[in-house]
Amino acid sequence: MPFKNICIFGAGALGGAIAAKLSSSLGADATLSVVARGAHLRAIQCDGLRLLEAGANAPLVARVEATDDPRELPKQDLVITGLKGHQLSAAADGIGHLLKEGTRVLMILNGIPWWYFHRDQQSGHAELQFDELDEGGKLWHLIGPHRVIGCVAHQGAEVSSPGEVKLSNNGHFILGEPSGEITDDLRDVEALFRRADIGVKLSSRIRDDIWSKLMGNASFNPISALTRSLMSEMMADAALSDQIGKVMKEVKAVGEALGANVGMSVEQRLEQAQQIGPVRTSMLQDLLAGKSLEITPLVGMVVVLGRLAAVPTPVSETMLALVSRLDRENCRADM
Ligand SMILES: NC(=O)C1=CN([C@@H]2O[C@H](COP(=O)(O)OP(=O)(O)OC[C@H]3O[C@@H](n4cnc5c(N)ncnc54)[C@H](OP(=O)(O)O)[C@@H]3O)[C@@H](O)[C@H]2O)C=CC1
Ligand SMILES: CC(C)(CO)C(=O)C(=O)O
Repeated sequence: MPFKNICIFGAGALGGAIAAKLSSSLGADATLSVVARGAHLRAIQCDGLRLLEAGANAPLVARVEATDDPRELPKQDLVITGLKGHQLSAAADGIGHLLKEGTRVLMILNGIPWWYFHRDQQSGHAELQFDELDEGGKLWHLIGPHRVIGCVAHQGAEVSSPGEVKLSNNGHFILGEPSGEITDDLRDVEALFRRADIGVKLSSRIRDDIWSKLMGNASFNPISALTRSLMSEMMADAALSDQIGKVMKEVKAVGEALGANVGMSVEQRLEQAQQIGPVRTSMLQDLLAGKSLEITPLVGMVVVLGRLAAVPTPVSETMLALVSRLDRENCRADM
């Protein structure tokens, strides 16, 4: 059944971009709402959600129903989360309020998601859960991995000012069921995105896409935060891109040891990164905004899963120690 009531929970950079685009394409029989907070929420409520697409001069302005209290909203057919991985557990109760039988939850996430091993037939670890990603199993129990549609974002975006999101490229989102099936729900989301001019691809092996993307995020994101560098600055620095390549090699080895087919070589992934240009990674954006960093799904889990698969990850361990320290200092500076 096509989705009629849609809520974007965490309408930040990517969630905000999707909300703005969907709002201009949904029919009169559909509803769209967003859950946001703070100054960003107030700006959306007063002036609308503004989206500046790559290369556009004028923003698309979307008037959307916005709240910080999901209990004010009705049950939804589709919830799209745009939260960072480390913000999900705290939002689990709120997301839970929006769910009814059959609600699907599309989770835009970098790194290893909490549901990774649900219906996984590649690794020999089906249904394994990690407290590091899902404290006390809250997400598993309140949302349930059976509702999840996996999503890998090849789209750069930033909240440029309260109420405003800026896209850095014309990217796309890869969507896949944990089971690998190409279901009617997946096709319905694909149609929804296409109508809204959002780039989309379907995958029957979403874990492969997760690992290919993670080769970049486990390396670019912590190094960009540690050195306060743009993507283009890191790629132009031979010593940094050498370290990036070493992390990529570890990530690929861990993914493959867990049964993923990480099609891309380190050289190809580095080449892809060259094309991204003068972009601040999402981790650097958070560092500069004094927010806590999304470390566990992107860096910590490479180390954890490396141990599970008996693959050494010494460079990722160093990244983890350094960026965790940076995060603690950054949060302390905010107090
Ligand atoms: N930005 C990018 O270019 C890319 C991001 N990604 C990945 O996509 C995911 C989303 O990232 P991104 O779009 O950058 O995230 P953002 O940080 O821009 O957006 C998250 C939003 O959710 C809000 N939020 C957090 N918790 C709650 C809550 N309980 N109630 C209401 N609002 C809440 C945050 O508010 P607050 O700011 O107050 O915390 C923020 O506005 C991440 O996993 C990221 O790694 C992937 C590819 C590129
Ligand atoms: C590195 C980048 C920009 C690639 O899209 C990204 O995924 C992020 O900022 O988290």
